[in-house]
Amino acid sequence: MSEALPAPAGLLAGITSPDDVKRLSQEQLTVLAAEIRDFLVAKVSRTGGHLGPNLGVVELTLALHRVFDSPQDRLLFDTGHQAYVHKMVTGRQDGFDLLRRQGGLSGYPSRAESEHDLIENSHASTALSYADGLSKAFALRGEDRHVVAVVGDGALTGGMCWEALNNIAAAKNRLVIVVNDNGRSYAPTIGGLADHLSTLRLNPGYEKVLDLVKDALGSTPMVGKPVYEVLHAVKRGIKDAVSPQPMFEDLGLKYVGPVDGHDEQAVESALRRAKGFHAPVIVHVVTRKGYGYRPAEDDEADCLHGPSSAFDVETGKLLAAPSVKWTHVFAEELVALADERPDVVGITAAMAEPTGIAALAKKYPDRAYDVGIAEQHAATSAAGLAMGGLHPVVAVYATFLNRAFDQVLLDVAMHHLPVTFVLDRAGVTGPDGPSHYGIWDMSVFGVVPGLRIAAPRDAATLREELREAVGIDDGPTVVRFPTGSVAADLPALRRVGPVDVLRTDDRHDVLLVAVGAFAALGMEVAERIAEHGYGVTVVDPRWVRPVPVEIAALARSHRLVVTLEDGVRTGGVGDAVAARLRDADVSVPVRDFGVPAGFHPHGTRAQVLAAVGLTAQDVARDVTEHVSGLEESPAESRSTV
Ligand SMILES: Cc1ncc(C[n+]2csc(CCOP(=O)(O)OP(=O)(O)O)c2C)c(N)n1
Ligand SMILES: CC(=O)[C@@H](O)[C@H](O)COP(=O)(O)O
Ligand SMILES: [Mg+2]
Repeated sequence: MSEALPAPAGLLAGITSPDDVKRLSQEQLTVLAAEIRDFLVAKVSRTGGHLGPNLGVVELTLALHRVFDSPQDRLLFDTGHQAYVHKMVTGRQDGFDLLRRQGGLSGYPSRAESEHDLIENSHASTALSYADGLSKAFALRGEDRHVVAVVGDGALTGGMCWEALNNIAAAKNRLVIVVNDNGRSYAPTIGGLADHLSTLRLNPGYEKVLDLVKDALGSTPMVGKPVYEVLHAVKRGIKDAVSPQPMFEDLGLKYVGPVDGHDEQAVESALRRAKGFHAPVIVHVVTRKGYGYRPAEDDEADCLHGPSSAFDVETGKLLAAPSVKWTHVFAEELVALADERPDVVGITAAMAEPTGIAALAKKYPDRAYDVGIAEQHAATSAAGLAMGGLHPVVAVYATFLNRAFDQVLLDVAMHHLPVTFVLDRAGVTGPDGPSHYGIWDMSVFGVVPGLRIAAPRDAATLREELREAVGIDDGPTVVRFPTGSVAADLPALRRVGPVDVLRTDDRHDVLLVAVGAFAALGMEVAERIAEHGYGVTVVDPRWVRPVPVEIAALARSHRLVVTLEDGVRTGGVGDAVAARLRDADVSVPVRDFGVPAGFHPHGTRAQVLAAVGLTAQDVARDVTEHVSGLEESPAESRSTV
């Protein structure tokens, strides 16, 4: 671990609580904002993290903590990736040297870290629903506490937000909704709502005039400044008047804005006005993602939304050598498939670059759809595309498909529709913590009738299984692979049905069923067990749900079956293998290794897997102890594989 950076200097060092922020003058706030940006760049450039979003909410966060009294008043952050400044002003500056690292600061709000934090889930579009419930609770309990929800323009494209707004408007409770409108999710935010928000953003022409006035007055000693302050207030008022907000007001929501989100005084003024409304009110704050750090502002892809590791401060470029990622292999094969199959189309939920759909969009812009942060809609829209004769490939992070279970089950599978869900970041991811781990898919979607799940072990099998999936037209398929660099090719010795045999041993003691990228782990476990004199056959089912019948046949000739999966044990592939053996009257014991169902703290992927016992050493030790305790079965009963 590199040595910690020196403690923050200047004003920032003196900020240990929101009260310290409340005491500052406007001039000091301007200085503090600059120090906070320097701090964010310095720290996140060493750890990785959500730099762009947090650079964009510096003034907003300072204003929030000056106007409201956290934790008496509750500040909620949608997705929560933009809560670093909130953490800095609530006594956690020291934790940033270990941001997103095992035992260190979470990259999202954390109740274990602070009483100022509430929502720990990193899934978007939830904050308004929490806020609806919380404001109702305060009202019912007669508690004089404000609820403030900060929601991004991207998160607003998620359906839950509109379900919440519908209820918030009906409940008419006091509630401040801050729309942090930077015009982006990763890429520019899509859709009718985004277009509407963009019409509300500060009119450059109007703003230009005011900037001219500001400059002119600024150079006029004495009288200039007070006059500008008046103009500033007028500007705020005029904007409110000249841009009435039918959409929000028709919903029964007051609207204040748009406000220049980097003008702390303007934001503070708007928040104080909103605080005074005894009804739901939207404060539309216009910010820039990456504001104040040129490499982020100039990054067209996503304004340095979330550098995954350390980067060069001068350029914003990752320091780690580029490697071939699972995503790259998927993107390349998807485009190749689209070349061959005009019915193949792609869907992303506001993550075209991170999931690889951008590659398809670049070559076939009319065959790639960005639906916004709307995974449920993505699944059912895909069902519609399939009903229309196409084969949609829906590419999302595994964890984000959880929320579309009903759509996959009843809108897609019940209609036996040819939709392929490509789940990137499947398994334990690491730095983003438990709400990002893609560990539920093989259990949750494994129960969907007619749905088939493939788990490739390397680039070659990813290409092969993606093609097989897109070739299946009588029901949905899932292809799931982990985060990071693609695993080294692991060739098969032979194939038994869909099952690849990766390692054989004449002693037939253990059949090790390794799922997807865990094949490499399986091979290492096998070598360790073999050192204790037991023979291990390693197989990769490739298609893991339903479990191929060949697994039962292979198991019959062994004394123990071991399963290894980068997913939860509960209802996982291990359970399904045991059921498959029962159905085939194969009475060989099964020991299943997977992620215990739980919310495992963040760290690197390797650290989190080690923490739950998924290392070659731990698994080999357990299996060796177990197989040594089994009765010897007559060798002749074990056929060759
Ligand atoms: C359900 C869900 N889908 C996708 C993501 C991945 N994701 C994290 S942040 C983000 C963009 C959020 O945009 P916005 O709400 O505008 O916040 P900003 O980063 O612009 O501040 C996305 C798509 C997520 N966290 N949750
Ligand atoms: C906040 C969020 O959901 C994403 O930004 C996520 O952090 C990206 O993860 P990767 O770094 O694995 O793309
Ligand atoms: Mg945004």
